Amino acid sequence: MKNVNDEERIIGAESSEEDETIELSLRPQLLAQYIGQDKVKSEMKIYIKAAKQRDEALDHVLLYGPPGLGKTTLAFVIANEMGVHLKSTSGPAIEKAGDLVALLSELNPGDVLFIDEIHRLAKPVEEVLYSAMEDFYIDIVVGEGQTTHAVHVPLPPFTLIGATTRAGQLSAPLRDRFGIIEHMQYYSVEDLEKIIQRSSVVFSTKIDPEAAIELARRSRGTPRVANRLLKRVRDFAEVKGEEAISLVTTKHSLHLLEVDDEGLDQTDRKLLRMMIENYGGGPVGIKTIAANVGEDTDTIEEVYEPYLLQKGFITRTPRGRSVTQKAYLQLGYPPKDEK
Ligand SMILES: Nc1ncnc2c1ncn2[C@@H]1O[C@H](COP(=O)(O)OP(=O)(O)OP(=O)(O)O)[C@@H](O)[C@H]1O
Ligand SMILES: [Mg+2]
Repeated sequence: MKNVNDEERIIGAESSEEDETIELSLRPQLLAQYIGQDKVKSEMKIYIKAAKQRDEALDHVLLYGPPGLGKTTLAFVIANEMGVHLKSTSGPAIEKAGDLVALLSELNPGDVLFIDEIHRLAKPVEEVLYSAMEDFYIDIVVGEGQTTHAVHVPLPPFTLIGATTRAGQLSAPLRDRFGIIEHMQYYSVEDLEKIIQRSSVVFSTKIDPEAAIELARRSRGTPRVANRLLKRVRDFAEVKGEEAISLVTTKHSLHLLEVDDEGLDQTDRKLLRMMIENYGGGPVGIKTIAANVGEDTDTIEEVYEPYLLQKGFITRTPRGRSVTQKAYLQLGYPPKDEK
């Protein structure tokens, strides 16, 4: 994503290239190995079973929720469980309707087309997708000038899995064509602890259970953050010559990384401080917040705000965002004057 500070931002939920190399081994392959998201999992299990029994393509699936919660991972798991191939692309990568036609014509019956960031599809591409999703055909216009004519191209039945951090930005006609819509939730500490234990096996490192819990608590409910913090903490433990990552080392390294006991990082704190010091705790409009912390509004809305809202550090009001008492105390300010 378009976050310039991403490299330095240890808890940034966006993926980087370094991540991608071990992604494959970190990613669970089957629903049974996919930790947490119990509601999503149990629903998907039924839909997958039913589709397989009918020997049909699975209905189109829309996965939405903040970055790093495992949408891409789940898309691959779904394809695996269906026993079909998955073709992966992203909204901005499909520039023309023709690109979409090329992608769709490569699919075998029942295959999955995964479109990440589906809210960023170009309008003409999106319009072609409607008939493809609904009735498995596309009408394309070929030729130039006098020889222009429409061609009706039938498609194999396929499953579109769309992922987005912004369900609200999808147009209604597109959203309505998804039979299955799943909202990914932040993970519990218990689930993140399991993910951390699993990842430490992938990394061939040992981690003390208390250290795993501490990491889980500070991972913003996000597996990608958990894995990233685990890697950094492992570096500290290895340099110290620890056989297993200890709680002391975990706390020490997270302190150096400036991740606090609620999983807030420098940018979160900067944002809250700015709202407290410059705007008396709010309400402050999203654009003002973004300008003050040097991020774009999308990043604030997709990455920072959902976690701060969920943890009760800010609230949303019609006039903007307000900082809560909890945030004042977390940042060491005297209690807020309740007006
Ligand atoms: N349920 C899970 N169990 C174990 N590991 C998980 C789980 N969900 C996600 N992960 C791990 O978390 C990381 C991020 O997952 P993934 O890339 O699927 O997130 P995403 O929701 O697609 O994020 P984005 O919105 O940024 O594309 C991966 O390393 C993946 O292995
Ligand atoms: Mg993804």
